[in-house]
Amino acid sequence: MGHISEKKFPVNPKDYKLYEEVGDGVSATVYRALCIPLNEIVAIKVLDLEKCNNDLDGIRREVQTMSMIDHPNVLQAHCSFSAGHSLWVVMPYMAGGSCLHIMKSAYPEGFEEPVIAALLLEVLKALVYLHCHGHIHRDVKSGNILVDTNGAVKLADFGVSACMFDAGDRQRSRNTFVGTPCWMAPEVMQQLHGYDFKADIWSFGITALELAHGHAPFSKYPPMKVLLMTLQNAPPGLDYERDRRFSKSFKEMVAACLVKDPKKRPTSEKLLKHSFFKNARSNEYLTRTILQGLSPLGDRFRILKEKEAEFLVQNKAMYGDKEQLSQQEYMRGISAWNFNLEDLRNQAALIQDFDGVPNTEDLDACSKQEDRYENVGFAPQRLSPERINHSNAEPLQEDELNDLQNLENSFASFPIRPLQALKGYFDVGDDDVNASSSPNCKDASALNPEQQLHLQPSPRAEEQETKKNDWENSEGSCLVPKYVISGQRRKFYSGSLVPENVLSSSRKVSDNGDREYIQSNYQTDRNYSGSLLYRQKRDTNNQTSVEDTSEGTVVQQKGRFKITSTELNPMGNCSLNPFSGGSTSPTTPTVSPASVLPSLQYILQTNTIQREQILKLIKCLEEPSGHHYELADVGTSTSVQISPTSLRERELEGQVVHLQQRVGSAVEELQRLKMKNAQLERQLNSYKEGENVSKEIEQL
Ligand SMILES: Nc1ncnc2c1ncn2[C@@H]1O[C@H](COP(=O)(O)OP(=O)(O)OP(=O)(O)O)[C@@H](O)[C@H]1O
Repeated sequence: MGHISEKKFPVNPKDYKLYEEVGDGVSATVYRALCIPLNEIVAIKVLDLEKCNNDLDGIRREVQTMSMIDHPNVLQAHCSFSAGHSLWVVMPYMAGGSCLHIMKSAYPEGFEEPVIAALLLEVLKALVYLHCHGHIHRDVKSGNILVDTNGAVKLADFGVSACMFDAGDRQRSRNTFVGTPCWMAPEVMQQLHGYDFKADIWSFGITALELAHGHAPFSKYPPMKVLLMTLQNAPPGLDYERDRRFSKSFKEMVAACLVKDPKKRPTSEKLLKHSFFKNARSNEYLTRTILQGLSPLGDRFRILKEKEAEFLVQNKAMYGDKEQLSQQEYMRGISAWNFNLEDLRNQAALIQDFDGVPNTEDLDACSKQEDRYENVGFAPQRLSPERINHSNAEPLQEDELNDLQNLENSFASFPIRPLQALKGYFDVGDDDVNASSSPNCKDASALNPEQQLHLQPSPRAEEQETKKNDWENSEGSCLVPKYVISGQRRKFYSGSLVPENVLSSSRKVSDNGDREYIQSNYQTDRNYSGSLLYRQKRDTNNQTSVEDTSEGTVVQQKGRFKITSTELNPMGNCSLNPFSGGSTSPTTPTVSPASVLPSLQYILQTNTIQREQILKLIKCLEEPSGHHYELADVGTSTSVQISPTSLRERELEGQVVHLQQRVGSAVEELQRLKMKNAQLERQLNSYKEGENVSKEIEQL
């Protein structure tokens, strides 16, 4: 295989002597090695092809590309060849190791600004080169910034990771969502319109934060949470208080990179002109500072591995498996957290039935983010004590499900259309996309007061975004949303007679306060009828529903399927509408009896289902707490005999009363519909008779 190096590196494993391990990744181990014929120390990355789950030719092609790249700041491959089930990539040995490893060994709190500037300048030069040549690195992070004994800085891992873990179709066919979440740009997570080299600029900004703090933002969280936080939170950045030691210029540079809208991020070339890099020090400065006194790379790596093992043992009791996994992978500087999409799909499918489950955002994350929000003008929803208790008490599984739901919701505040990104991953249908995207800013007045509160424009956030790019105003158009929905949005499952707060708790509370899931009951019992939705819509002062689309209001949504109001009314624009007060006259010339039939049958069926639903709901209300609620007459007044012994009971009592009121109004509605139904049945019969008559006439 071709390579640019003047020396001819042999392509036979026998010509190399492997020494100690100096690094490892998700599917590769890197060794210091001797190239025997050339008597030269090299690094050999041994990729386990079975773990790679990819075709050899594909990897080879990418490695070849890697070997053809020729820039002092990009780590070039000398050559590569297969050996048994592995692929060996021979590279120059970077004795200083990666910046991640240097930090872990000697600078756990991060580097000083001059060091960061020197490192980042070199990385940026590599990016300018790569981007000019049409390449996206896709994995910029401190673990891939290598330093040699002379302080030379090279960006590593180019091409190979892009090929193996991030190659469009192949990625999809592998059914995994791979990357390094902490460094991953929001648009890469979304995968809506694909992504370009601006994704590297985001990762570059994250890397800057990593070098400044010793870790990337959100690095302690499991992948799902990282995705959620990246999409939902304000972009991370340097904090005015905590990061007082850093210059304004550094802060501005980071802020410029970490803009959610890729169009507003500077190009690498433009970034190179930023004042932050003006006085960056030389390679020699790096040798004097960060490499001074470091033990050999192999020893450092071994010690790190030992620490990692120790950490895992110590924290086993404290953290869940997920947390451990992310910590472990972060410590190892691993690029790829593999998401099992089948699992995610299953979770997503479950979530379709988790209407209104309260957000259980990580409190720690919330509190940590507060300072940042202060600075950027975002106002995160504060958790009520009740929600705090929930998040502490609930099992991890629900937390994750909430995360996934939050993830869906979080797309609402994203500049581009939400949820499309998850289409490929979570099997999200267009309907989900529409449902989630539509309320964004279409009609703020149609939202409830709480939502309206969160729909206030965030002038400080806007100001921040604008300020970030003062020096970089020639970039594309602004797509930053004017409104930021920071609160929890719910999917609109219309027509359900089950009150929202029953569904939202989705659990019953036993006398001792334990929560048990009764979600499955509700899953099967839920009513997705359209007619009541129509009423709900009408009741909101005839305002245009936030769910309105040109195709009709989405009134029923489950999984991939939706039913719009247009579909609910098979008559389409027909004037027959039992609830609108429009003409229902069978003599209307546009209405043929045959076309009315399905509509009427549908209404009939819906009413039956609704009646059953109410009965089940009443049962549910009676069962959970063991209290005897006397639902003497749900249609009129209700007497509740509860002796409140605890706060919780009182709270539940309030909920029950509320539920009963809703049941009461639902029953009223049912009565009303029954009457309508009877009326329609009469009409139906007359149509049928009419039809029979016309048939008889035809036969005659
Ligand atoms: N040429 C080299 N010289 C010295 N150390 C190296 C060299 N190449 C890689 N390493 C070390 O090995 C680690 C893993 O290498 P690399 O990132 O290429 O593997 P990977 O499997 O692609 O990992 P990742 O999960 O980051 O994609 C690096 O973080 C670095 O510490």
